[in-house]
Amino acid sequence: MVDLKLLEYLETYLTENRRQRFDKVLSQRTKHFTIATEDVYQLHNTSAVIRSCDVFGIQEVNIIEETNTKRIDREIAMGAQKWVDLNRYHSVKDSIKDLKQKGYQIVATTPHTKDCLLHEFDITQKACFFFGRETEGLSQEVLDEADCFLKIPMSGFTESLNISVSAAIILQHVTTKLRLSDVSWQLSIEEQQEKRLDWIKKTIKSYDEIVTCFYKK
Ligand SMILES: C[S@@+](CC[C@H](N)C(=O)[O-])C[C@H]1O[C@@H](n2cnc3c(N)ncnc32)[C@H](O)[C@@H]1O
Repeated sequence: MVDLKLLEYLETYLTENRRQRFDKVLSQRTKHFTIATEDVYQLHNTSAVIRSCDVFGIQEVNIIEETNTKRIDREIAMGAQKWVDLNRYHSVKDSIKDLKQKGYQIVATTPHTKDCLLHEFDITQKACFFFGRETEGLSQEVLDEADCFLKIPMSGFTESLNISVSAAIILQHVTTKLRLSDVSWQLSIEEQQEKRLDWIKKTIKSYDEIVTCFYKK
């Protein structure tokens, strides 16, 4: 639980602009949807996906690195990884088990199977959108475990979209629909307070000294 007195004290170190920005962004954050990338090997793709998650208000990003353990490209994510929570998994099995336990349906995004086209997607249930590798797409393991397959309709000669482009299209569509719906999608007050503290920690340079001072008072 967040110490609200400490939070209030730390807020005095923020500019009014920054405080208002935190309020605005937090009010748009959601855990109703999350995404998972499976062994994406081009760092700029993972980074661009993280950036889109921040932009569209997705608080949690799941990165599965069963065969790929490269670091996220900080420049391309434009620092977005600072504002979203990254959960890392070394196995597909663990990630799916964990996400299902958290109540997410597993949605395999794929250019092939049209179980469900993007405009028909039911946004009322919690969902984790899985995105696959640049060449192979999602593994058979994810496809076998998926609750549904989601496709962005395409009408050109090319057989698929780039992963980060598909993530942006899907997230823009589902989050817009979600915000217009009656679904309760925002972070709880406690989750917002925790995130606020985390963001303040990442923003204020001498955070540790300030906190020590606060508790000595
Ligand atoms: C470049 S594509 C992979 C293409 C791969 N040859 C395949 O068979 O899936 C990378 C990822 O972007 C997503 N993707 C690409 N086009 C899509 C579409 N039309 N609908 C849904 N997801 C798509 C999927 O997650 C896919 O695994």
